Amino acid sequence: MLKLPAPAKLNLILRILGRRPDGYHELQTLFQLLDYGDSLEFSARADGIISLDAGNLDVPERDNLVYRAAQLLRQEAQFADNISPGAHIRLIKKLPCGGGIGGGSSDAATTLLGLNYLWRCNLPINTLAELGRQLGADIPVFVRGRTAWAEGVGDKLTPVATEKRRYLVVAPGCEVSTAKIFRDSRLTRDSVAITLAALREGQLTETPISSEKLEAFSSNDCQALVESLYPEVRNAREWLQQFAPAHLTGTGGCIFAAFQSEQAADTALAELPRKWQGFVANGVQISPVHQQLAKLTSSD
Ligand SMILES: C[C@@](CO)(OP(=O)(O)O)[C@H](O)COP(=O)(O)OP(=O)(O)OC[C@H]1O[C@@H](n2ccc(N)nc2=O)[C@H](O)[C@@H]1O
Ligand SMILES: Nc1ncnc2c1ncn2[C@@H]1O[C@H](COP(=O)(O)OP(=O)(O)O)[C@@H](O)[C@H]1O
Repeated sequence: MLKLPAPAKLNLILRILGRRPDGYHELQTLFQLLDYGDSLEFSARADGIISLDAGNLDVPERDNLVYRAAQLLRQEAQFADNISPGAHIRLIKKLPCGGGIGGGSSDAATTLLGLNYLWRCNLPINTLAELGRQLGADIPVFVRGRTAWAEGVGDKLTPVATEKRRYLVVAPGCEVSTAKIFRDSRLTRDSVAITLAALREGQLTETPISSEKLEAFSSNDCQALVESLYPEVRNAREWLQQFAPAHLTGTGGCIFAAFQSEQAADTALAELPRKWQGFVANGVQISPVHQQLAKLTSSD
């Protein structure tokens, strides 16, 4: 059995620049990967069937991004004669759904990476990222597994280093539909593009973007709309704001704040009102799933 993590992400910055003729939005975002998330267990099935145990997750099997990713990989990959491309997959869900922390997308990416390994497909990362893109705009960043600056519809990725910080993420219990936010006529879609060079302040590309710079540029064009639709998201932001500047991630509904020390984040989490869920996590440059697969591959 192969057990792999499916980490969450935060959008430290989310700027919407415009809408394309196909309805998708041009955006700029900084995807920060975290060391906290769901996990998946993959066991080979000799009968060639793909089965999924998603616990209490209230999503029909055929709509689950894990199942869809597995089916897509099986359809697109080539297999050696001794490989039967079947698997039983167990999804252990920790991340709230519709939180803007990319749970479903990360589950799908881990499925592509995990089954590519289990079934010995040997598809390159570029191909897996392209398969992921067919399932959702957020999936390629998890397949590539690097904290990254993203443009286009979120798929043109440039890996970036960010200063090490600990994040407190609050889930105020609102499942927000990404499609619904992007359909809303009140959404701000006219942000001016910024450059990665401005974020980097002329520093070398390996130099982590400083906390000050991240904070100075952190804004989310969905925040005002999401807070007006979901007052509990505003309440959560105002609560978190007493400790550190707090922002919406993605199209919501989770709110996050960055802390310089583990202890400061843990202290704030201890005071979280019981009606909300929350977790603390470290920002990482490389996805935990890639770290784990690298270990497995080197010991093969
Ligand atoms: C905007 C982000 C920022 O991270 O929001 P979150 O989903 O994380 O909250 C993501 O890129 C979302 O990615 P993902 O959730 O994979 O989106 P998809 O499944 O591809 O699309 C869901 C819906 O969002 C809209 N959509 C998505 C991405 C984009 N750049 N423009 C859009 O207009 C489309 O209307 C689409 O029908
Ligand atoms: N494995 C999965 N985990 C969570 N949600 C999933 C999954 N597969 C499909 N979905 C669907 O995708 C929607 C958004 O998922 P999620 O990734 O949690 O949100 P977000 O895109 O806001 O980060 C869910 O509401 C659910 O209907």
